[in-house]
Amino acid sequence: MFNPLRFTDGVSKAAKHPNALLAFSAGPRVCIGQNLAMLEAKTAMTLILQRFSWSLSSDYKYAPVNLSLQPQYGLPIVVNALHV
Ligand code: HEM
Repeated sequence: MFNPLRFTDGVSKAAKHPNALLAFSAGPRVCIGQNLAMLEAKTAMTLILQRFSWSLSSDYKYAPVNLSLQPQYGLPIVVNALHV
């Protein structure tokens, strides 16, 4: 089962071996289609996400931390299908 929370501490900590989720490999045999595949994935995600409305949940607590202002208690959002 896909568990997105496994990536909470970064991709290198998401599996037992730090390189287990190196989807396109690395080094001299790295996938030459990586940029194309990532572009295609972003295009597909854009088409899917456009079919939903997104708003901040009332559970959200404003508490930015770290240099990148990461939300300390997450970013709960309310997602609704637009039926387009
Ligand atoms: C989600 C999509 C993709 C994934 C996860 C993926 C993953 C990989 C991985 C892991 C390798 C290394 C294999 C090895 O160690 O020998 C590889 C190699 C390669 N991939 Fe992909 N790939 C993807 C899409 C593509 C696309 C779209 C193309 C071309 C348009 C492509 C072309 C190649 C080629 C030609 C190699 C051989 C590179 C070499 O050995 O010099 N891949 N891919």
